[in-house]
Amino acid sequence: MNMVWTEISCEVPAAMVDLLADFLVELSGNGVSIENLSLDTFSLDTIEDSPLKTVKAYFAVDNALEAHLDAVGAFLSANGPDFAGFVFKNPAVNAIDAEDWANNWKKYFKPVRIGSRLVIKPTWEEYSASPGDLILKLDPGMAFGTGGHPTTKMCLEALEHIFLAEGAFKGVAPVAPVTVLDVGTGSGVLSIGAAKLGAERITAIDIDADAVVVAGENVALNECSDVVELSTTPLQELTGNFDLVLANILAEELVRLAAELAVKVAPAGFLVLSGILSEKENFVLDGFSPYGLKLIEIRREGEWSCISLYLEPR
Ligand SMILES: C[S@@+](CC[C@H](N)C(=O)[O-])C[C@H]1O[C@@H](n2cnc3c(N)ncnc32)[C@H](O)[C@@H]1O
Repeated sequence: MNMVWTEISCEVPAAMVDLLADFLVELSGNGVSIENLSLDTFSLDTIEDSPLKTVKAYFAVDNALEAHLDAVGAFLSANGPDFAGFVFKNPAVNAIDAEDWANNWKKYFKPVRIGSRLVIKPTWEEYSASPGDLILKLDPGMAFGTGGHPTTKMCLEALEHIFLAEGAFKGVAPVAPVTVLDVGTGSGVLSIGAAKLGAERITAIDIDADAVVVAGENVALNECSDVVELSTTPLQELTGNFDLVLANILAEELVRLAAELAVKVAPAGFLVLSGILSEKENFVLDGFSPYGLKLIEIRREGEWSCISLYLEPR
């Protein structure tokens, strides 16, 4: 599995670089990179001596990430004013998958079969489909969701079971979902999977506008634009309920959004929660326990868990 990383970058006066770099090395346990601010900002004659530098540090995406980001912000606020030319800017956050993502990730992204019928095919790879295959063409760009990550893969497997009413879901889901809500769509992979499996109306949201653009391209590539509606609309602003709600975001965020997610599940509907480190399973189950959903399955792969809940019809 590729480790998922986030790059946190800060712009600071050159004189502050050492102090900040030491702090970031200590906090992240990894090295940092130091660059002159981009050519967009400074003319060529001044780039050598650019008064501002960008310091980039790399953090594993885990439950500590938000606290790390807060700590970097607090460090900048506390120390920045001691340096001439410092202007507080929130650190920029960029998702990267594997340390060498920028150059190498495409060579690790090959067609992958998930469950019995879904196959994720990178746009640049050839694949000859077998009868019954449902092909998801994908170019995730910098958005999360190649399908190879266990959190995505387990969601797709759960989706397949729900739509095809196999295994644990047999008898629970006599009717396949028609409407789907995909919270944190990333590359759009889960929405496209749901569309291929037969969903008729899919609402896909992400807080990251860039992800929504990438997802839109992938949705178009898979000819499901008439089925998938993408936006950055916050979950709280969506109305109505859905036969299936999918959310592959981290445990803390799932629990923070528990009430909003639960209320979006229609009677006889499913809620599939992923992005959960296995040690956080109970934390998530407890967070959702007030909402009357029944636990029907927990999938586990590596350090990750994917929880499927069901709302009994009234
Ligand atoms: C781990 S990725 C999942 C991508 C894709 N759904 C998959 O399963 O591979 C999580 C995505 O959720 C988005 N996200 C995080 N918190 C969110 C929230 N509260 N509302 C909507 N999107 C959110 C992130 O921007 C990111 O694109």
